[in-house]
Amino acid sequence: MPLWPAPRAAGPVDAVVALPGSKSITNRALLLAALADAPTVLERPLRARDTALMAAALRSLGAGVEDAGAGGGDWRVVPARLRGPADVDCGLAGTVMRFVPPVAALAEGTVRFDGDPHARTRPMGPVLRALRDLGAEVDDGGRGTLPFALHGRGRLPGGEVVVDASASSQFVSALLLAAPRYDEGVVVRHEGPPVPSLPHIAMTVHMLRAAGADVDDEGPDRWRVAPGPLAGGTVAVEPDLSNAAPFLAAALVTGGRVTVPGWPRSTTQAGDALRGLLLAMGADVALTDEGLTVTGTGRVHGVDVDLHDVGELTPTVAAVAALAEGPSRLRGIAHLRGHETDRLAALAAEVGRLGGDVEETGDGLVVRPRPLSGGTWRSYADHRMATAGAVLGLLVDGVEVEDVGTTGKTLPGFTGLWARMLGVEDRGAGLPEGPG
Ligand SMILES: O=C(O)C1=C[C@@H](OP(=O)(O)O)[C@@H](O)[C@H](O)C1
Ligand SMILES: C=C(OP(=O)(O)O)C(=O)O
Repeated sequence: MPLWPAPRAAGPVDAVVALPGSKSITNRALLLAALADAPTVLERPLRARDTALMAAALRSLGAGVEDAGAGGGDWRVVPARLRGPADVDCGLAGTVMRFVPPVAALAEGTVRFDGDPHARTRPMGPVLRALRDLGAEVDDGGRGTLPFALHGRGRLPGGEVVVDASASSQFVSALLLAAPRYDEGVVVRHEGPPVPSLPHIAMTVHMLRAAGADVDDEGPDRWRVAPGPLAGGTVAVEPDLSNAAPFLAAALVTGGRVTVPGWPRSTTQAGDALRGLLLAMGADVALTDEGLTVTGTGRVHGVDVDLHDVGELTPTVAAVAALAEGPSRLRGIAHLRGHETDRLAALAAEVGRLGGDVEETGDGLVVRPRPLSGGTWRSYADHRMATAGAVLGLLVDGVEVEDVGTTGKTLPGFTGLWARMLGVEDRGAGLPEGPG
């Protein structure tokens, strides 16, 4: 497995870092566009492994997804009658493995799903059970995980369904996104411990409404989507705010300054919580017409925070916490055990390997900063583990990140962006990008 020598910061960073589009918005927009009545143009979509997999999945079901725009970076989606047989590669993308089956249930014919080895361990059962309850024929050998197949009949009755979404908000989003096309729409009720990542469900509701769907999200743990058409048009994709995390963290831990242009004033992206988190950890934070500017103050505070709503920020927050002046407690993130890897175990193991002290708790991590030294930082095919290693490497000599190309899941060209921020040569340029 190739190693990437994470560059040390020679001093405070001072950079403007333009980031590509949001994974979560791009994959929702692609899917809604494929179910619409007319073509849609996605402006500045994320072009990365997760979104390429979503595009390929929708193409395999009959939709057109073509390059568009002046530089060819936009996407034009042309809806079509959905049909199998098809094979969908989910890679390691939660948004593909959870969001596409409810679309495949509308296709005529058999659609088979599989993914990377670790994808077969990610929780999936509640979506498959719910689809059965809504009238779909699902063949998963009783496993409740990938691989599985759906045998579609070209339509789905829909109706009311109860789901335990405590393992992933994506279970709810999945059932809502295709629901306007079900005969009766859908009512989803959650029963179980609290649903994580609620901003992502708000994003689903917001994007459904923007496409013309009638959505009721008034009740706690209850969502209703009425049957009806979805409109085409143009969707402008915001920059990926969660992927801003390691860059903004670099400003904090080096006492420097990083601006991310195009930061929306109002958004449903979970990454917007970085403003409050980095402020609590010692940064100055300013949202202006130029974008979001984070400035380090020379102090890095430990924090006691509940990251239940914004779990995908955890690897960066844990890396900053390991470099802080005092201990941190990160709570509400038991569900991270079902992410790209068991992120709680991975962070404890990898910070520990560098000499740090990260303890797993029932629902999170306790980080006690200690002097760190260089070593190999394993990524576990997790893009956010790889970028967390890069943050530590800013202040710790000799951190070598294994399989940095795994950042291509949501952020192709990561090492180039990182090197440019630091004003150093890109030593990741020749390394493979994609599944490790
Ligand atoms: O719907 C989405 O786009 C996402 C929902 C969240 O998943 P979980 O609810 O499984 O944490 C988030 O962590 C993931 O990165 C993207
Ligand atoms: C949890 C994540 O991804 P996925 O969409 O694969 O669930 C993530 O990007 O942090």
